[in-house]
Amino acid sequence: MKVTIVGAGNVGATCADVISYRGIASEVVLLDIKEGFAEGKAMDIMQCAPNTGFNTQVSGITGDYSKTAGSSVVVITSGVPRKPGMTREELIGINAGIVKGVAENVLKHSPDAIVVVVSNPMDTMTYLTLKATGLPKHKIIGMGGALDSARFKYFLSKALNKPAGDVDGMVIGGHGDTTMIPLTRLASYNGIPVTEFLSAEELEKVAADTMVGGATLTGLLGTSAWYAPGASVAYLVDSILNDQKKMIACSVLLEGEYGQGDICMGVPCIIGANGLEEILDIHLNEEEKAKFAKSADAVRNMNADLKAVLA
Ligand SMILES: NC(=O)c1ccc[n+]([C@@H]2O[C@H](COP(=O)([O-])OP(=O)(O)OC[C@H]3O[C@@H](n4cnc5c(N)ncnc54)[C@H](O)[C@@H]3O)[C@@H](O)[C@H]2O)c1
Ligand SMILES: O=C(O)C[C@H](O)C(=O)O
Repeated sequence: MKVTIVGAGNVGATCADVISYRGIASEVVLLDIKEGFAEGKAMDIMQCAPNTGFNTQVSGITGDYSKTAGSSVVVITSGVPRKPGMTREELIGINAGIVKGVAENVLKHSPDAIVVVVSNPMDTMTYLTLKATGLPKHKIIGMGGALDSARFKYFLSKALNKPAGDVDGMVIGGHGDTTMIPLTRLASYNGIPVTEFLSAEELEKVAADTMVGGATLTGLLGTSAWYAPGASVAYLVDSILNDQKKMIACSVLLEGEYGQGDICMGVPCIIGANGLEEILDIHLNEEEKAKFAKSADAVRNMNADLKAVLA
C-alpha cells in the first residue's frame, strides 16, 4: 500500500520514518517544494534499512505530483509551524492557501485516497480540505486528538508515577491551547478510574499541562514538536491501511453529533479501511457539554476566516 506525505519537514519526515520502521506501508512518497529536500530525507531514511531491517520503499520528490499517483492515504503536513509565543490559529493566513493547493493536487493523481490533515490550525484546515475537495466526510480526517490523547496519557502517567502503557484517556474538542477537552472523568489506570488515585487539583494540572503541551514544546524547541506528532500520524495511518478499526479521537465533520454541525472537531472515531467508519457520540456531563460548545464556537470563528480562500 502506498502512502504520500506532503511536506518533508519535521513532522512529515518523522511520520515517514515511523511508517517505514514499523512496516506500516510498502511504499512512502515524500513530497516537498524545497528543491532536493524530500529526496534527501527519503535517502537518509532508506539508509536506516540495512541496520534496522525494514522493507518499505521510501522515495522523495520535489513538486512532481505524478509520482504520488495511486496512493491509498495522503498525509498533508505542508505549511509553517508556529514559533514560541504564537498560537496555532495565527498560522491560518499562510497555511490555508498551501493546504488547499496541496489537497487539490494530490487528488488529481490519487482520487480514491483518504486524506489525513495535520497542518495547523488543524480543525480549520480539515474543514477547508473537505470544502475545497468536495470529498465525502469519511475520507477527510484531521489528526490532533491522537497526539493530544498521547500527551494526556503521558501527563497522567507522570502524576500517577506509573507506566504510560497502563494509562488510558482521551482528548476531544478543538486542537488548540484553549479548545482541547481532556476527559479526566473517564481516564483510567488499568481499568480503574484515575479519580481513585489523583485529587481534583492534580487532575486539573494534568488537564492544563495537556492543553498547553504543544506550546510548552514549542517554547523549549524554538519550533513545534515532531516526534510525537509524526508517531501519532503513523498510528492513524496504520489503523486506516491495516483496517484496524481503532477508536481514535480525530477531527471529522460533525452532522448533529455532540450538538454540532458544519464543523470539523475532535471526537472519538472508529478508523479503518474506509477512513472514518463511525463517530461515537458518547454521553458527556453538563460541564463537558459546555466545554465542547465553547470549543466549537472558537473553531467556528476560525473557520469564518476561510471565506476568502474558499471563494
Ligand atoms: N495536527 C497536529 O497535531 C500537528 C502536530 C505538529 C505539527 N503540526 C503542523 O504541521 C505543519 C508542519 O510542521 P513541521 O514541524 O513539519 O514544519 P516544517 O517547517 O518542518 O515542515 C513543513 C514543510 O512543508 C513544506 N511545504 C511548504 N509549502 C509546501 C507546499 N506548497 N507543498 C509542499 N511542501 C510544502 C516546507 O518546505 C517544509 O519542508 C505545521 O503547520 C504545524 O503546525 C500539526
Ligand atoms: O503545537 C503546535 O503548534 C504543533 C502541534 O499542533 C502540536 O500540538 O504539537
